[in-house]
Amino acid sequence: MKALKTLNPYFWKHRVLLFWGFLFIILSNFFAIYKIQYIGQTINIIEKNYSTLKLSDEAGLIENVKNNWAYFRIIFINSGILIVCSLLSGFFTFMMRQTIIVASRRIEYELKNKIYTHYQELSVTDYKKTTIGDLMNRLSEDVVAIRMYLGPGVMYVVNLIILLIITSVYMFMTDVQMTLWTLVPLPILSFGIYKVSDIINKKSKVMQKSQSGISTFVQDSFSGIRVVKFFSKEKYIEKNYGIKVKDYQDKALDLARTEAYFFTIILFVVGLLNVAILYIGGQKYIAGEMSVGTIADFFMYINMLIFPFSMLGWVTSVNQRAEASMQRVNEFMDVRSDIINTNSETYPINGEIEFRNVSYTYPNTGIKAVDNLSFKVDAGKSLAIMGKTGSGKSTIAQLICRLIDPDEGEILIDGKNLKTHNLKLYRDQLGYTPQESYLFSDTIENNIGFAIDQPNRSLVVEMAKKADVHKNIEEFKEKYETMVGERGVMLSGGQKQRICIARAMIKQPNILIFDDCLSALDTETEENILQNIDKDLKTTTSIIITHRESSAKRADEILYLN
Ligand SMILES: Nc1ncnc2c1ncn2[C@@H]1O[C@H](COP(=O)(O)OP(=O)(O)OP(=O)(O)O)[C@@H](O)[C@H]1O
Repeated sequence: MKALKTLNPYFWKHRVLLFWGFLFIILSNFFAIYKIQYIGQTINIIEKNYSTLKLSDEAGLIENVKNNWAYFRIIFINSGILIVCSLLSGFFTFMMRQTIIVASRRIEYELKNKIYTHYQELSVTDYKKTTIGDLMNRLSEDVVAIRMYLGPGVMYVVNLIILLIITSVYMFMTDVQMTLWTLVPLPILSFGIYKVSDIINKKSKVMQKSQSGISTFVQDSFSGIRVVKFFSKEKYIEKNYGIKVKDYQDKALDLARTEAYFFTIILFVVGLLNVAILYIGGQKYIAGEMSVGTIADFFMYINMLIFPFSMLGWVTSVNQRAEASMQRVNEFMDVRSDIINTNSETYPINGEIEFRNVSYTYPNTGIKAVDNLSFKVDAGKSLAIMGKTGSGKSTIAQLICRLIDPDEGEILIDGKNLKTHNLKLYRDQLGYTPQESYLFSDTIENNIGFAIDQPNRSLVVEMAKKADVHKNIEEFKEKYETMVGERGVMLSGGQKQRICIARAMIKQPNILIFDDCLSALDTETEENILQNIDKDLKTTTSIIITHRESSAKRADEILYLN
């Protein structure tokens, strides 16, 4: 349980809530157990009274009952105690959940935020080391597994310990031999439940994997629905879907079969214990060593212990899962981003860019995308980068944005190594339109305004006009409020590219990078955009990555890559 120690500071932070929770556990158990002795006592009184009444004649019996006020009084008081104790026990159980489970939910919230903040700090290269599914799992499944340890895990263990202590005291005070006989099988019950829970956990994981396989398949086939229809592959997709669903059904049934053992084991042990109490208690009753009430007490004590002991087995398996999940989360939290900002000063960025013998090799593939490259662009000037596919153009754009750092050589911005610049300040001055246009599932207005903190409609419209997409947007029914992406309108490649250009332009940056973002446009539209932003380009350092001679020619200089 080494990894779970990471959670100690969280426990400490919520210590007040947890303290109350533990106190409520003690109180709820105390009242639940305290009442039991009154049940036994009441049974004994009833039994005694009944046996004395049996001796009287028929007429005297009614008279006897009528006059037996002491008998009724005690039954009445005991019933009152039972009701009050049950209410108090229920109330404190409610409070126990309100404190411990609430604390666990709060810790879950803090943990999720911490993991998410860490995601944001990672560099692009760090993201490449893992899959999106894996990242999502850490935020969802792993955190849920950890919460199960924080909430129910802790609650049931503390509950059992306290219950066991209080119950054992009462049981030992009542009858030592019977206590030993009834308590011994309970750890065996825990072990049985632990084994079954462990198998259930493993099978659930297999089932979840099969389920996420279906989700990925469905998502993939719907995203590529045009391709599916074009190639008339509906039947093929349907068949593969059927195979996946059948696999899921088999796994789900397998899990259901194992889950059935859970309560079977509990009921079997309950049955065994009841027989033991009945046998030993019966013998003692015959020998006159034990009353009927005491036997009834034992039935209740044992029934109270069954559930927490079963939960102990379940909790052990839950904690093992939480430990594995915590390990995965910790491994991820230990990853330190290689892009670190060490500067917090505020100063102007003019936009002079210089590459000095820069090389970059992608660590995951070992491909040397940039090899000993040197060039310089003065502030306010433009550079077009051309070259065959895979020659490293986009890599240069990423290097300028400091999404990745060079392995060799240095990048100077205004004569100062990019690594020593204030990254936040630098990126605020940067307008970047990536090769792959990515839009969020949001309105067109929000997508364009995304780059700045307080966008307003007139600025958004101005940028859309510059990017030559305003007319298209006006044609949509909801204009700038039109949703794009999965649940919105499907935009053409060229429309997407132009919205991305507007998004980059809205920052009114000092350095502008267009990574092949005019490729989906016809030459007329391309020309329009370049003319619209001509004034901006005069004061902005611009890097235009392109395959078109016509675009490149507008730049002050052209860099050809092999
Ligand atoms: N994330 C990555 N991980 C590993 N290798 C990469 C990665 N991105 C690019 N590469 C490799 O680096 C080389 C340069 O890629 P880059 O995208 O910079 O080329 P490009 O000149 O922009 O190509 P294109 O004109 O086709 O867009 C290619 O061989 C590519 O396979």
